[in-house]
Amino acid sequence: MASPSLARSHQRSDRRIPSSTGGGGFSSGKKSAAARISAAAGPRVLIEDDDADSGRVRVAVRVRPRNDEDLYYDSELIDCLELQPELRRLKLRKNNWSSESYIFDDVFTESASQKRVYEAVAKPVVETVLSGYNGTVMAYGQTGTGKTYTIGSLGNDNSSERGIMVRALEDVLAEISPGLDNLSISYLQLYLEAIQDLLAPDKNNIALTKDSKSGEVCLPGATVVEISDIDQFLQVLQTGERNRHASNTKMNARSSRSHAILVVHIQRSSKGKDENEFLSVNINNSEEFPHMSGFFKSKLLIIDLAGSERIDESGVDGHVLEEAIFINLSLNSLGKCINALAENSTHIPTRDSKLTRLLSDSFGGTARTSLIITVSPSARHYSQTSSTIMFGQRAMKVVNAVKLKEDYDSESKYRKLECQIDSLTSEVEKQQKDKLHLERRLYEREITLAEAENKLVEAEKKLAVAEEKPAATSEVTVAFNEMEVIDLMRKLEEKRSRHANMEEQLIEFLQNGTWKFAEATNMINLVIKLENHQAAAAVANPRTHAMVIWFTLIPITLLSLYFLW
Ligand SMILES: Nc1ncnc2c1ncn2[C@@H]1O[C@H](COP(=O)(O)OP(=O)(O)OP(=O)(O)O)[C@@H](O)[C@H]1O
Repeated sequence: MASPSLARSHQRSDRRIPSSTGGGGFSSGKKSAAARISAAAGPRVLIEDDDADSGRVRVAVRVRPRNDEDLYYDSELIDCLELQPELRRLKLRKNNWSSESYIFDDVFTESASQKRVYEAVAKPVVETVLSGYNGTVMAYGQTGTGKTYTIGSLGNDNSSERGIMVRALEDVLAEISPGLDNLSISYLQLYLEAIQDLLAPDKNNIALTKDSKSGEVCLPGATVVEISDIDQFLQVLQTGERNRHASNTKMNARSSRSHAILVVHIQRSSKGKDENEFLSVNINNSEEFPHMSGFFKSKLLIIDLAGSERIDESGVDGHVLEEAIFINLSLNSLGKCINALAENSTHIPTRDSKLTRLLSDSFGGTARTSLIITVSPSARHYSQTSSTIMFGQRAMKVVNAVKLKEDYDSESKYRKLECQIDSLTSEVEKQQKDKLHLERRLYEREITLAEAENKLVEAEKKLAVAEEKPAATSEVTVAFNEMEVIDLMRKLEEKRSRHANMEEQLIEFLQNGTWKFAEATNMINLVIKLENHQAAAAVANPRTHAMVIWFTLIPITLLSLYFLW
């Protein structure tokens, strides 16, 4: 039961609020700031709750309703308890002039419902167990004060009577994903210092071992039953209840003679997340979500302790007396461990009993623990009620080093990591291919750009040259003119053949002595046109000019000859 957080637990202050009337009670430890405020400020009590989320053991107190005996024997006595649930305060009255006040995490009156008790005491633990932590919910108190009612009531006739075990399983079943997650239970009793299997009574001395790696307490021989719905769980629980040792004592018609231990095993995978999403969460946030990197297992212990009893009061003898002695011994050793933890002792006597070995993770270990202490309102039981309250007060000082349980299914985690590596490798290869392709395209673009730049430079040079030289001498103009010249030459050739015809006609005319004036007019117009072309060609190209002159001379010469002749 050595706790890494013992230093913190040692610094915790006593939650006892000194009564204005003085008195003794649990006197070790320092007064808290809250206690000082409450003493000075009258009825308003500030509850020290700075460590609400720490690993401190949470303790609630519940008062059982008066039973027939209480009403019969105590009719003349005033109650020994005064409850102020809104202040989470309980006053223990020793007599008319002396009382002591104690602060708890919750104070439940006789009328508190099972639902309310579950929600305040057990539900927060169940929720943390579903998130991957180990948790313990336990009831401690005098015999006949309502531990079994609070923890183990099946509520067969009235579901509102269901106790913490059934409600916790209802919540777990509602939260887990069938097929993906796994829920199983073991149900045992610690009877006369032997651990017996309530689901297989033949197994009557189950070994209690400790995992060498995690330090976690294990019961490897216990029957494990998979649970799929609440009706099945109720049946299993009923089977277990039938096998539990109970006796009729003066204090309780059906007094539990053993500590009952329900072990709820939860195995969850990635909280029902989509696999890919889960992997990415795992890659990116492995520190933030360590419990999400595979399957995780967590464990919830729900314990209904046998009741502490004064042998003289319970009036037991024979075998039942022997049972009572064993019960008291184990509860005493639990009390000693709690005291040692609360006082930051270097030695925690865990090995004194099987109960303290079994609870070594719940007090001073890594589990989140919630304790409900049950008390009787009757003044006849003042001394037992007082000792129960002291036990609860000391337990409140114990701070566990609550730790996320990372009991992964290593094989599945390994497979998932391999998948991640494969997927990352193929992603890297794809990115390398894409990179090569992009580099090639970039290279081609660079070449094209260089070529375009060269062309542009040349074009700019040509433009500069063209701007400097006259248009007629520029190459572009020359090319244009050459085409024009060819066209003109073709036209001149046509004219030449027509002139040849004309020559023939002229000769014929001259020979025939016939003068055709119209033909002559045509001839003159043609000469004028040719002269115009000659002028244009002369401007365009000297070569053209020469040719034009040459072809012009023929008709002019012919005309001249004609007129001269
Ligand atoms: N809060 C309650 N409301 C109604 N009935 C209660 C309540 N607490 C206890 N009882 C009744 O008181 C009787 C004794 O309760 P129970 O058997 O749960 O006590 P116990 O602490 O488990 O005793 P033991 O240690 O001897 O087993 C039962 O009949 C139970 O139904």
